[in-house]
Amino acid sequence: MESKEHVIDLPKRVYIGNDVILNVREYLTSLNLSDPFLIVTGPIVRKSAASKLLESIGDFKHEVIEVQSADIEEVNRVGEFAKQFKANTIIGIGGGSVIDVAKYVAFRIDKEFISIPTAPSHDGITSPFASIKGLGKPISVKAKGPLSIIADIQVLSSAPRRLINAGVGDTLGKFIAVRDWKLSSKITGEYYGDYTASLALLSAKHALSCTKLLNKDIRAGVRVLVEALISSGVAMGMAGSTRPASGSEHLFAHAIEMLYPGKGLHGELVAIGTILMAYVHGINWRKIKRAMKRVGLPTKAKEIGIPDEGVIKALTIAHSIRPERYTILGDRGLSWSSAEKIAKETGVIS
Ligand SMILES: NC(=O)C1=CN([C@@H]2O[C@H](COP(=O)(O)OP(=O)(O)OC[C@H]3O[C@@H](n4cnc5c(N)ncnc54)[C@H](OP(=O)(O)O)[C@@H]3O)[C@@H](O)[C@H]2O)C=CC1
Ligand SMILES: O=C(CO)COP(=O)(O)O
Ligand SMILES: [Zn+2]
Repeated sequence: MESKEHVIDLPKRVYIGNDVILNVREYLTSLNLSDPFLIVTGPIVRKSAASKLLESIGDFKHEVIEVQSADIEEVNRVGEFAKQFKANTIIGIGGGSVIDVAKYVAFRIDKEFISIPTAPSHDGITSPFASIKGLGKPISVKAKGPLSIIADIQVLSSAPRRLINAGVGDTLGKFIAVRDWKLSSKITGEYYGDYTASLALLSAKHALSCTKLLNKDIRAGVRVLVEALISSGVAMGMAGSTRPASGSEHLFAHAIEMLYPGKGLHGELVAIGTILMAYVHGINWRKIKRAMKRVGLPTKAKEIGIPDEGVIKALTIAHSIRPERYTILGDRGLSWSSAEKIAKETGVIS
């Protein structure tokens, strides 16, 4: 029988360390990339990290474009600009939204993509997927994986603590995602990649240990966190889907994003989803909650402006967001009363 081709997208080179952003010109040259470069960034990052990048790029032909959010209108605008400018390479420098727009534009116009994260807030740093609003569903779609990642620890550790914590939250979610995947393989017969799942699980373990380190030594903690985020992205690249990194905890986060757009960072919502789904899976949710409190991640929905009823509603609709991906929520999802019980017992609502 002919086996279907499986393509694994992995970055060619990862540059990680203090002040690596100052060497970008040298890295681009060694990757055999030629100008023009289109630098995609956001309004805050443009004034800080992106200006360091521009110093390094020097006289390479380039243009800078700012994006406000990760939606399809922004993708179209940046894509048009990239075509007119005849960009050879797209460089995304910023948080998750900017990186997603840059990698999705690179995918659509088939150009190389370089990922320069300025906040360790999400595992889209490495993944060949992008979350773009306006494509119908709040879940990620196929995009261009980065040829290279340039992770400047000095830049990443000076990101606001809330963004750093969000990265811990996104990564803790893998404790659930891999369990949902394994469960699905037993119930639906879906392929389960042991190695890929182990890699995602390892990221979650590192995120857990990093909750102690971050309070003692921010740079050392961020370094561990960034490595965990990168490996989780590698797991997605190997699986060819976000399966190892996104299960029922992400479905809860997506449901909240749909009901309350703009409330809470992605990683904060995933972290709360992780407490709830750890309870449903029967694993030690208290340990996860303690770790979240240690770094200052919100553990109650009210802390990020979500009413108690909103949490219950999100729990009851989460299963319907991606029905093709089986999770502990099953095909029917949670009833209102069981959702309320779970949210109350875990202290997510009062
Ligand atoms: N593709 C994938 O596989 C994944 C994608 N995601 C997606 O990523 C997004 C979440 O990313 P997240 O980073 O949490 O949030 P956003 O990118 O939406 O926002 C981050 C904010 O922090 C600012 N910022 C970034 N770096 C710094 C810094 N060093 N100092 C000060 N401010 C900074 C940004 O500034 P500015 O205004 O300049 O942009 C922006 O305002 C979601 O859309 C989520 O769906 C999440 C996980 C995986
Ligand atoms: O956020 C992600 C992984 O952390 C991507 O997940 P989704 O595929 O559910 O959007
Ligand atoms: Zn995520």
